[in-house]
Amino acid sequence: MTMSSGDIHMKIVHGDGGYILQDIPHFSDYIPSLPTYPNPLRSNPAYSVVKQYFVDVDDTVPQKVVVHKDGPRGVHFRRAGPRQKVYFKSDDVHACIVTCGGLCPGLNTVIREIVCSLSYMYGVNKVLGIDGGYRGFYSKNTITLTPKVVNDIHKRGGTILGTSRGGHDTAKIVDSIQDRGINQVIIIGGDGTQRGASVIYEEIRRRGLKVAIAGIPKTIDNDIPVIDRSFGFDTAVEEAQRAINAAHVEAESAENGIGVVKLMGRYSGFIAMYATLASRDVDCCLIPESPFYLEGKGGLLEFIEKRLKENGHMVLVIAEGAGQDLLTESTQHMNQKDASGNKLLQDVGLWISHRIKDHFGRKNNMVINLKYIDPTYMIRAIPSIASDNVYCTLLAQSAVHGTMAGYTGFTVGLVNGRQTYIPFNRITERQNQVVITDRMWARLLSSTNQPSFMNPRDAKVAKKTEPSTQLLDGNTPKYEPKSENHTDNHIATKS
Ligand SMILES: Nc1ncnc2c1ncn2[C@@H]1O[C@H](COP(=O)(O)OP(=O)(O)O)[C@@H](O)[C@H]1O
Ligand SMILES: O=P(O)(O)OC[C@H]1O[C@](O)(COP(=O)(O)O)[C@@H](O)[C@@H]1O
Ligand SMILES: [Mg+2]
Repeated sequence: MTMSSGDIHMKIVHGDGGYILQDIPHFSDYIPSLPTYPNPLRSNPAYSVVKQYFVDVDDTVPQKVVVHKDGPRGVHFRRAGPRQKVYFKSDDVHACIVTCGGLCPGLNTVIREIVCSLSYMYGVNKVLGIDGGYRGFYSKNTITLTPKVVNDIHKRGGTILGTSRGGHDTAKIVDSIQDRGINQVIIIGGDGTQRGASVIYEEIRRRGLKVAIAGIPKTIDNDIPVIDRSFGFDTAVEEAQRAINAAHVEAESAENGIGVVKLMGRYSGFIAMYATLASRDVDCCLIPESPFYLEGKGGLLEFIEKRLKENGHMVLVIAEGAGQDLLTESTQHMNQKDASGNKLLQDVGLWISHRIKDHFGRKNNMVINLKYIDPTYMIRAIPSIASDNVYCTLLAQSAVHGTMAGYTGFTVGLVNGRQTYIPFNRITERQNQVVITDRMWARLLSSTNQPSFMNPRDAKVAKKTEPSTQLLDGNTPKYEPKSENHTDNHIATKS
């Protein structure tokens, strides 16, 4: 193995057969001669009987599990889990938890399990909650968190800590961490939050502090790359079914009934795609990644008319970020941003409903009945379903094992079904999006039987610009052992 390159965010290790480890930072990278201690889990009756409970220092997880027989072993991440030695005495740990950005089902479960893991596994009793997102570090009192306080919070939606957008002031946040004597910071949030966590880590390191910074990715839109899926996503898809069912019932019960459902997804249409695939009642699904047009031959309005004539009703699911190019053409309020700097989107569901009504209003021979449902905040605010609860538990435990082991500057994440530690820069460098030239979108098109709304020229452009599925027949580059070049062809939609 050779350590060939790296910076303060990611240490790259090359091994045989084209093996690459994208490793995370550790205290020992910038603080010499730190003492270590035996992991208290050794004497924990629940875990001490588990064979090989501690993760081997050389265990790593491949980013891609499907590889060509002649292909390189590719990128790997450090496997998450408890280590033999820890870098903190239990009594010395002073941890804090913060939640930032929009709500997502499962936030309270993650908070609960961080507190319980620190307490029950590592004997840590000092855990603080930061009130109301990043700005809470310097503008609000903290909340004391104990297993008793968090006991039943997983049954509630939202976050007991509160959350916010904006307010990220790195110097003030790090001053507050330093002043309070906090030495483990677990930050739960989406792409913006993880960018914020990354700069906090940089500043902590610049000041030479023994403070571990760990992120837990939260994104209901599933727009964070590398990880299999984000917590709360399955809950959102499940809850979206209720809105789609309602739209279907309404549409079926009226003459020329049209049910329109807007689902979350600013830049990524995963919720809309999976909710559509799961429901089977949807006639057409529109997502930000797939352009569409309304008027004329092959357009959306023609398709709606066709479906109404065939079936007497139809259901349209639209992700909030779909068709924004069409909206901005017809409205003034462009370029407004929220406190975090995210572009504010206009209500595409309302817009498309008006456009459909206008279109059929001009046709004397076709009266339609359109009902528009926007379940966004109802979906976001519910508690997580059982599978997400288990997932949240594992993420929380992985984060705690990592910080106790002296790792820092990392995000935990599920990669190919395994818990891993991922360098911040890998998850903030780009967005996870539906690849419309991949199989999953093709499955959706064949299930709804909707047109792709793409002319062949657009399709060609999409094929060129989207990351392609690596293992299409005859498409895999041969592994050349000497080359250190690595291109990340991450497949957003795994087939
Ligand atoms: N590039 C950035 N650098 C530092 N902080 C950021 C950055 N982008 C967003 N943040 C902060 O992260 C928090 C959450 O960001 P936001 O985009 O609202 O939600 P999410 O994390 O869910 O994407 C906010 O407090 C915001 O100020
Ligand atoms: O109304 P808010 O709170 O700004 O949130 C709306 C946005 O939040 C989301 O649910 C998630 O966004 P984040 O991941 O950035 O928090 C988006 O789908 C939606 O556009
Ligand atoms: Mg975001």
